[in-house]
Amino acid sequence: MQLITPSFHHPLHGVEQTRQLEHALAQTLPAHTLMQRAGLTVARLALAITPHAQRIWIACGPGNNGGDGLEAAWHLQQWGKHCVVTWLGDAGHAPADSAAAHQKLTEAGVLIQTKAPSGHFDLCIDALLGIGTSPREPQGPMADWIRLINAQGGPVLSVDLPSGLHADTGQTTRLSVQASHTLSLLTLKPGLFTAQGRDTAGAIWFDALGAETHTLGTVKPLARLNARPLVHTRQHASHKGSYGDVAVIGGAAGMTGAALLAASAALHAGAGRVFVGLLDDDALKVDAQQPELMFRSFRSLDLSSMTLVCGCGGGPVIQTVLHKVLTSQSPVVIDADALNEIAKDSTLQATLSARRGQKLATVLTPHPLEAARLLAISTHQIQGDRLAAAQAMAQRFGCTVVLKGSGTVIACPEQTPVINITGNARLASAGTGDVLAGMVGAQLAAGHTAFDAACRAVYQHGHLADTWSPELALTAKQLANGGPSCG
Ligand SMILES: NC(=O)C1=CN([C@@H]2O[C@H](COP(=O)(O)OP(=O)(O)OC[C@H]3O[C@@H](n4cnc5c(N)ncnc54)[C@H](O)[C@@H]3O)[C@@H](O)[C@H]2O)[C@H](O)CC1
Ligand SMILES: [K+]
Repeated sequence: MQLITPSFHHPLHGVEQTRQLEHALAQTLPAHTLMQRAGLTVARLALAITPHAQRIWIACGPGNNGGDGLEAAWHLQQWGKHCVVTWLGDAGHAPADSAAAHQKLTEAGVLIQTKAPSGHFDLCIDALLGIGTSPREPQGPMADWIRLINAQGGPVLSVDLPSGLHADTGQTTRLSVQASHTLSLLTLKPGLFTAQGRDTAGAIWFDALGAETHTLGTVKPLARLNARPLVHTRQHASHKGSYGDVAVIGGAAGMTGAALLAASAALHAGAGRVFVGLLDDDALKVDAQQPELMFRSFRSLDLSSMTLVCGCGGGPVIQTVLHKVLTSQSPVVIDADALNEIAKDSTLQATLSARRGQKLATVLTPHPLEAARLLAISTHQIQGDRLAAAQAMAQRFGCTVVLKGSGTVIACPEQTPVINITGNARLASAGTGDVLAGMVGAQLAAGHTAFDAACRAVYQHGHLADTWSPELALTAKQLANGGPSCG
């Protein structure tokens, strides 16, 4: 069993792949073994997170998730805990593993109730729904028990998934369990890490139930977790040209700040030189706070020799430069207003897609609303399946897509998509998206592929927010500068 941190590219398997693996593994083991292992590991984690808990409610659903709960109750009871077990199943119709667990618990003399319990519990174990959850809203006792678990206010350990959370998409039913800990079994599910998943699951733990890494590797995952990138030590004999040039193109009248944030971020993320091509002719010629930035008119920029970050604070006028940007042979990051203009213009969309045939690095960085415009669907549909939406955009435009939001998804044709778990809601403020675009630009300029550049920058952007001092406000400017300590 392990606590999940963003340190390893863990594979993430959806419902279908998890069932395939479960089936393959169960065939190599005596009957009920997997559920017995599941119950034991749940009981062990319960003990680890609440060592002094005496009164434990184990709320069990009608399927095998409930069976895991019954198995866990058996161990906790053996270890001297006062277990209150409630079950929504029916011994005559329960799945075989659950029926066996029910029988074992009954034989051990544990009362299995069908009514909601009363009183306070030191720990609730949520074994109501796992990967078999359907999108229908829980009703009757299931709904009552979910409300009661959430009202306890103490630790809640969810078995496999918080009940009501969809394993593949991270969508929840309106009523779902709010866990403080979730122990994912056999596989890690993508829904734990994106959309509602991160807010619902609490700390995420994983137990492979004895499946070897190579067994998990036999079924292609739906996604992987983003992991801390390797940082290369700079060679002594390097110079600014070794780290590439970035040009930020944006900053229409009244929106200079967005372009400056992206430029500043590119600079602090290690680009060799950073140019700013502002679209406002009356704009700054120098930024006295950041004299490293070089201001040029868009027309005078040599687009062929630098990485282009296009769209930050671009306004509708960005449309006038997009053809030139998209037909350049340089790596390109497309953000904000540039994405909105492309969404409106099928000719620009074709120009964007043509870059793939020329093997040119292109990264799109939409938030869900921009993504919805690009795919001409609703934001609700984008958020309903973020992995699928990011992949659809990547496929449609032939490039790397960074779909921002909780559990940012990075997708690219022919690559397993990646979900990032660094970052937090402190990033939900103006300008942080511009900073990310600049950071991706710096990684591209350093020579990384579009996909790697996106993964590295997204990780680092979130990591900065995670390590931010709690006493300090997180502003986009400081984020661009690399953190509070960097001024
Ligand atoms: N995958 C594994 O290797 C292992 C999984 N285990 C556990 O088993 C569950 C999956 O069990 P399954 O029986 O397939 O599904 P569930 O228990 O999650 O739910 C099915 C059950 O619930 C009813 N139901 C579904 N949605 C709703 C709803 N919205 N409202 C009310 N009721 C609903 C449905 O009708 C069924 O009756 C997995 O997650 C693991 O916890 C193994 O024990 C170990 C190996
Ligand atoms: K559960």
